[in-house]
Amino acid sequence: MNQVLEDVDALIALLDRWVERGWLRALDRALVVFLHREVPDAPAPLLLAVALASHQLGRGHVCLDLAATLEAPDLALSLPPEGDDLSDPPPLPSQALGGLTLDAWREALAHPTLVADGDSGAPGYTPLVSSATAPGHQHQGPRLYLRRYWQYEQDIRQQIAARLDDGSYSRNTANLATALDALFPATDTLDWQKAACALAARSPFAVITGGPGTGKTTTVVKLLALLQTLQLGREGGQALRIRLAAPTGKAAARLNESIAGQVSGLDLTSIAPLLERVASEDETRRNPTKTRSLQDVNEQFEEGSNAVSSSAVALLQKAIPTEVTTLHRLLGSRPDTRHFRHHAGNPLALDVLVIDEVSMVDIEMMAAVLTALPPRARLVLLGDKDQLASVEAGAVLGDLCQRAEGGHYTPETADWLEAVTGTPLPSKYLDASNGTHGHPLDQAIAMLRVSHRFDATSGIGQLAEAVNRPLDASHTTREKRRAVRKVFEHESGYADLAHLRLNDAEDPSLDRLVVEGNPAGFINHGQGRTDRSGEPIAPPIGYRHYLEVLAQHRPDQPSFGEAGSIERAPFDDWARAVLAAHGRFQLLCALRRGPWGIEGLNPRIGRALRRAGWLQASDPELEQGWFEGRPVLVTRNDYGLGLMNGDIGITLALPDARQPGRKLLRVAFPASDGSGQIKWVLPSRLQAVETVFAMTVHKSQGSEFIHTALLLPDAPNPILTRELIYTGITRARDWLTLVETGRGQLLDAVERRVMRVSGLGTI
Ligand SMILES: Nc1ncnc2c1ncn2[C@@H]1O[C@H](COP(=O)(O)OP(=O)(O)OP(=O)(O)O)[C@@H](O)[C@H]1O
Repeated sequence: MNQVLEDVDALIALLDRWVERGWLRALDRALVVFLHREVPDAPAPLLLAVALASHQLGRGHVCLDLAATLEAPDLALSLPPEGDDLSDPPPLPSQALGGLTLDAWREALAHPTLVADGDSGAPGYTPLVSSATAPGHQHQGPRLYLRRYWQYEQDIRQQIAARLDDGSYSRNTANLATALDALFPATDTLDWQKAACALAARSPFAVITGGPGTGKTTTVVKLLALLQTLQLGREGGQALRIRLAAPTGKAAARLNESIAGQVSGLDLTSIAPLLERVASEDETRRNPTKTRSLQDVNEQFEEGSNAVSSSAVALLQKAIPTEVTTLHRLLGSRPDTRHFRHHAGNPLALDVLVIDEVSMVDIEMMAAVLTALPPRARLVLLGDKDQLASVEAGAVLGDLCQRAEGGHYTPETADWLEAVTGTPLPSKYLDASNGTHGHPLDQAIAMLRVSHRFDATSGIGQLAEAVNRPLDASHTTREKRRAVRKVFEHESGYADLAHLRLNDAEDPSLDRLVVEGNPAGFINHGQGRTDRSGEPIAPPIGYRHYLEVLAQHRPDQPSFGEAGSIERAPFDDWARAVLAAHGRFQLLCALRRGPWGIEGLNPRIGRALRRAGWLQASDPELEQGWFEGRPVLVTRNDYGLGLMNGDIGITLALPDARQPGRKLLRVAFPASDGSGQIKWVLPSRLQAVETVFAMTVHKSQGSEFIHTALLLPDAPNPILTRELIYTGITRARDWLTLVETGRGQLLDAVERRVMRVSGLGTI
């Protein structure tokens, strides 16, 4: 066996060299040194596993998969993608682990002081837990966890399993069917939105997944109307306490807007009479001698007391909330601690919790939410399972939805769905025998499969679909590449899609794109398009647009209030207009470093805008200073200022009330409560912000831009994956410009998948 596996000092010396090269975090090494000091007899193979398990957390994995690590040891460290060209490189993990078998490694992990057996409940307080089972999960091999993360996984698994087991939620099928018919138009084939609504009404835990514009929000609004109807119709039925939440301020604001639109547009007139009908049926059940047939009730409504109906509509409308909060606010985060005000001992006061954009929720947050949820509360998760997973460890939505594509409904679920929706489930989504194939979790998951935003004429939709299509026997890598290429070679071209190829890093067409928006890259310069309802779609634009609004809408005469302060309203209006204009275009990129990362692109775009006359800022200011027009992205929650990770603000110059003629820079943020208010913040108070002319795709999750430009770097990089490309493409609402440099990385990237290791499998 090699020395590193026999001698802890030699191992720590190797970890030092890995840390020096940036292959391992100092934190991972420190944990090993600490455990070695506390438990001197811990063998080197165990401590090496600890270093690697800790390192995986920084890379999004919840645990270390031992067998996978022995198979491809060098993937366990953050090795530079194009090799380490410095001299005297340290031994690679493949050398450090050389000669170690899986059995020998597991034997070394059987150290009761440090590692508990998770499969027998992880007794004791060991810092580490091992586990070898994960029912139904693709990673079933032995895994090593830091205890905290094993506990998160257990909490999530137990809370979901308890809800899936809860038989008390079985509903009156007749009322459910009537309510569904009132909310959804009749169809001959299964309407997945109706099925999703039904499945989510049946189970106290439900997941509704689907790509952009597949109707997740539409479905959940109808679900809330349905749940409230059934609840309010009961005797003494108090409205359900419903809360809506999203992982970031930006995602919360977006859901806020779309849910408010959906609620006001929802026709409740056909479901509202059900309020009374449910009440009447309940009464009939309690008091059979006072029978009133359903027909009587129907007749009463047909005769139509409009007054009853309209008050029922108003009651229902009021009972569907539109305010969306962030998960941190919902749980009551406290400064300087990872603990929340709400937990199992102080649960949230709610009956239904809906969380949107769940792909961004990491395992720690999901465990916190589930433990703070009262046992009887419903949880509905919404999100796109194919998007990038959370920045922090875990891929909860992806894990839960591993089998969503295939449905895997049991015959019992299929019969029930047919009874309540009136249409049969296509047989390919049905698992033949009850219990053996369709897991309880599968029965609580619905995948929406039709985009109502992008149709066959949309290049954005076609590209997203081609990129996202899973590889299998009938769809090989070659076919996938061909399908992606075909979108760009479509004979008449797609009106909403442009492809910009840069010759080199200096190519001025990138500057033209960010300033003007590349209208020349689109058919007919983007003129003359209309949306599905015939409304004109404005041509694509670049950053010039918001800077133009900034210059043209600046309040010309600052009016000073009585107390010597500036009257805010005109400035708030101005900030709102600039922020709205800014949200119309965004350049996204994959990397942080290098000329094609945000660090290179941000000053470059600043200079391009200055050359075009839209910014006045010196080079040092563009690199790291403040200037009017600077758009900034908040990168860490700041509860003192009420700003959330992902919030975007624009720097504006305000007149100084005390010294007329002098200007003060302030950053305008939209208030995160969706009230439309503007929050003005002193630049010096912003501790964690970065310029956001270019934004990483990771940070763009939960946002949507009317024109999105997605720039891919010129060299291969493991960060370029199918999930990243899909997430970037689907940020575009009306226009997408795909920017490639060099020989182009798109086709290679769509073959690569993010694999996250966890034990959270089928429940
Ligand atoms: N069944 C339907 N028929 C026609 N239009 C629909 C249907 N369902 C949804 N839409 C429309 O499609 C658009 C997208 O719907 P919705 O916002 O509910 O989708 P989503 O999945 O929540 O989207 P996002 O990607 O923004 O999360 C909306 O304009 C909505 O009105």
